[in-house]
Amino acid sequence: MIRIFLTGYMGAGKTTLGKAFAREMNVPFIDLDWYIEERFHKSIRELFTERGEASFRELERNMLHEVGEFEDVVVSTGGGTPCFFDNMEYMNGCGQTVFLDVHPDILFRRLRVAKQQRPILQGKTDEDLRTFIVEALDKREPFYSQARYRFDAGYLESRSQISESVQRLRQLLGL
Ligand SMILES: Nc1ncnc2c1ncn2[C@@H]1O[C@H](COP(=O)(O)OP(=O)(O)O)[C@@H](O)[C@H]1O
Ligand SMILES: O=C(O)C1=C[C@@H](OP(=O)(O)O)[C@@H](O)[C@H](O)C1
Ligand SMILES: [Mg+2]
Repeated sequence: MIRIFLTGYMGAGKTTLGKAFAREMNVPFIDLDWYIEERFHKSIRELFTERGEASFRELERNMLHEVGEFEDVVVSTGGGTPCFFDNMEYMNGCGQTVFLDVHPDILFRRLRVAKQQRPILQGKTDEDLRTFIVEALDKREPFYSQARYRFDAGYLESRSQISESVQRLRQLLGL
């Protein structure tokens, strides 16, 4: 039985790598954000605005517990998932956890062009964004570092880099 949770900051590649990895392993892929959006018929952005972050984190935990019961699954969590409640402990208890570790410069480059969908990054200038990423990583590192495995996900910019990363992740997990 394969149950893998990919964790890491926004833009680390959880969705991109998770999807490709699940395809390679021939198991279903679940992106926790997409799962929540489907369940509530709302975008993550709308849920944040309408309910506020605290309430979003509660439903995120509930949905994590739901997908954590699935057998044979690759789950891409949201960037904040490991940092609330006992979510990290929960994931470590029921599956393999991987921290996608990516240098802040690379995260900045990726998120600059992909910040619209991410409520936490709304309205930030480039300078604000850079500082915000560095500070957030600092705060979140104690949670991310509880993952069983650490994986360098700095190479996801092309199809060939993605498939090379998939193979590297496979090796890391011994699969
Ligand atoms: N099809 C793709 N081709 C090349 N690069 C991509 C592709 N998809 C995503 N990326 C890169 O990977 C980054 C990580 O995105 P994403 O997987 O959404 O991260 P996360 O789910 O961790 O927030 C993107 O911002 C982009 O730079
Ligand atoms: O880092 C965070 O707190 C968040 C990350 C997002 O997921 P991605 O990491 O997939 O962008 C999404 O869950 C929400 O916008 C909050
Ligand atoms: Mg994602």
